[in-house]
Amino acid sequence: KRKNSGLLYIHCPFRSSSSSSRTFQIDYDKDCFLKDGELFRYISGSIHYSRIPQYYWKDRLLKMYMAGLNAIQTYVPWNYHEPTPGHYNFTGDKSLEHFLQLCNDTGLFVILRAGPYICGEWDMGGLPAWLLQKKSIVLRSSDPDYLASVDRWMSVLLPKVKPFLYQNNGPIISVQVENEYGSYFACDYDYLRHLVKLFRYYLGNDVVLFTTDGAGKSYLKCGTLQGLYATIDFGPGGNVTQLFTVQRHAEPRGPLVNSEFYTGWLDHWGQKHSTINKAFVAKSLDEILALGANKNMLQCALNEFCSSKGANSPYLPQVTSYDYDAPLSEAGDPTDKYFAIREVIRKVRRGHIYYVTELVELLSFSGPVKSHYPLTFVEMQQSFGFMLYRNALPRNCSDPCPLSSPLNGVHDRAYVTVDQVFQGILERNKIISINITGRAGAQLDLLVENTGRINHGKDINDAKGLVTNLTLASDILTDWTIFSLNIDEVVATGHLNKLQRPQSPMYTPATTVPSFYVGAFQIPSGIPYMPQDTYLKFQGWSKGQVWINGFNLGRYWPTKGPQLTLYVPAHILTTSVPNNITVLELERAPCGEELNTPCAVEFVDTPVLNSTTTDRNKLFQKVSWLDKYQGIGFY
Ligand SMILES: CCCC/N=C1\SC[C@@H]2[C@H](O)[C@H](O)[C@@H](O)CN12
Repeated sequence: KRKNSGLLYIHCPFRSSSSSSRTFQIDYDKDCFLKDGELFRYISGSIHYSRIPQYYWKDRLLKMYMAGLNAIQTYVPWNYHEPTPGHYNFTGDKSLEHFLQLCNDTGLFVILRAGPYICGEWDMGGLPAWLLQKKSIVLRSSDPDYLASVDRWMSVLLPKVKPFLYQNNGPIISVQVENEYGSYFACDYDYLRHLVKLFRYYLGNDVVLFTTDGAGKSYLKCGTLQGLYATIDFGPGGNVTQLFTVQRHAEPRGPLVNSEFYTGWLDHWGQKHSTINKAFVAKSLDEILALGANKNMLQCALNEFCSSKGANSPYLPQVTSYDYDAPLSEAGDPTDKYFAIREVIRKVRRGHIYYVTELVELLSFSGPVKSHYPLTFVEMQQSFGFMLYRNALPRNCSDPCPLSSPLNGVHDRAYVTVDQVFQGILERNKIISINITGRAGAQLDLLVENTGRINHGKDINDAKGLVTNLTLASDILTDWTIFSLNIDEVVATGHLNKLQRPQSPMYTPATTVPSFYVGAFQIPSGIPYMPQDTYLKFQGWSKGQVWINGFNLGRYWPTKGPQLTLYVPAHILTTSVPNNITVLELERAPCGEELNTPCAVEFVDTPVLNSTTTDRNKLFQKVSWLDKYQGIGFY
C-alpha cells in the first residue's frame, strides 16, 4: 500500500484535460474519479434486480433517477443464475443484460457488485448451496474445489458483463470483487489475488475494480489488496471525516467512497422492524456529500418472491420483505425519506455561474468600441438583447455619488456595477438616478437591456442603449468603452457549458450581479411520448432570459408578472444527450448559502399567465421545495 498520510484529501476541485475515448479512472493526484478525463462523483442507490420483477425495473430506475442519483449499485447473486452446477439462467426476471440496458437507457451508471460472494441478506450470501456437496469445502478461499466452481461461474458471468462496461459504451463504471472480505475468518490473500486475475482476464485492465469493507482498520487488513481500490461502508450518525480516515489507511490518495450508506436496516423474523429516521439519514448524507465523497445508499426496497432470503448468525432467519426502511418502498412508492434525500442531493448537483462582466470578451465578437459619448445599439450595429457600457470612475465615490440620466436616456434598463459589485438599476421613465460608490478609477459597468421597441404611434423610432449622456455627480461621463454582446450566438454554441472553472462552492454565492447560470438535465429515453411540451417556472427568480439547447425561450420576470411560466416546445428537448439550460439572471436568483437553497427551476405542466401580486409575493417566501420541486437542480 502507498505510504499513509494523515491528511484527509477530499474531492478534486478542477477538471483535468478531457480525453477523447470513453474512460473511467481513478485520479490519485486529484483524489477523484475521472470520467472521460473530467471530474466525476457518483451518488448512487442500491437496487437488487434479483428481488424485483423485471416488469418494475424501469419504474424503480426512473424513480431513482428522479431522486437525483446518477448511478445505481446492484449485486449479482451467483445462486440466482446457477441454481444447479453448470446450468445457467439469464432470462426473464434473471436477465442481467436487460437490466443493465435499462440502466443505460435511463441515464444511470452502474456499480456492479459481481461477487462471487455478495452477502445482501441473500441465501448463503449468493453462494450456491450445491457447493456444500463437498463437506470440507472452505468457502471464500483458495480451496481448489471452490475456486474451480468460481472460475466456471465467472467464465459465464464476466463475458456477459464486459460489453456493458463504460469503456465499451455501457453503463458499468466500476466492478466490486467479493464483499466485506475483511469480515471473513479466512483472510486468504491468494483467494483475492486469484479473483483479481480472473476479473482482469475477462474484463481487461481499464475497469476500476474495488472492494468494500466495514469502516474499521481490522476489516481493511484482510479485505483489501493491491490492485483493488478499497472502499468502506458505514451508516448515518458517525463522524464522517473520521470514518473516511479509515479508508485513507488503505487508500491514502484517491476518491472517498462509502459503498453502503445505510438508509435503513434489515429485519429478522420475531424482531422489531428496523427503521432509521429520515432527518438522521439526510444530515449524514449532507456531510458525506459536502466532503465531495462518492456514495451509494440502499435506495430501493425490494421483495423476496423467491425463497432466497438468508439468515444471520447467531441463527436468525431474515423476513421475506426487504423493505429495509428504504427511500423507495418494496412496492416502489417514494417515502418521506426519498424526498428528504432528494432535497440533499439537489443541493450538490453542480453547474456553474459566470458574471456577465467576466465574460465580456467571450460575448463580444466585435470587441470593444471606444467612444467619447455613448453609442446606441444601432450605432453599434446591434438590434436586440444587451450591450455593455464600461467606464472608469473619474472621481472618488467613497461617499455615494449620484449616477443619473437627466434626459431619461436609458433605453430601457441598465444594471449598474462597480468592480463587479451591484449598485442598482436605472430604468426608463422610472429610475433616472441612483447612488453609486467606488474608488476613483474603479470599473463602472452598465449592462443595458433592450426590453422592446415601441410598436405603435409617433414614438416608434425607439432607439436603444444609452441614448443620452449620463452624469456622475452632475459631470457628464465621457470616454466610454462599449461592447456589443452576441449572447444568443455564444449560448447556442454551448460554449458556456464548456468553460473551465473550479467547481462552484457548495452553493452558488448569492449574487445580484447579472450572471449566467449554466446547467444540464437528462431526459431518460425509452419512455413513451417523451419529451413533451412543458412550461418552465422560475420560482423565486427575479428577471432574466433563458435558453435550452441554445433555443432562446425569452424573458422571464416573475417579480413583475403577470406571466410566471415560459412555454417550452417539446421539439427543442432531447433524450439522446443531456439538455443544456442557460439562465441569464439580471437581478437576483433564489439561491446561495445564506438562503440554503440551490439554484433550481421547475418544469410544470400548466402555464401561469395571470399571476397577481399576492401570487408573486409568495414566490419570495422561503418555499419548501420538497413538495413542489419537480425541477432541475442546477447552477
Ligand atoms: C456489521 C455488519 C456486518 C455485516 N454486513 C452487513 S449487514 C447488512 C449489510 C448487507 O448485508 C450488505 O450486503 C453487506 O455488504 C453489509 N451488510
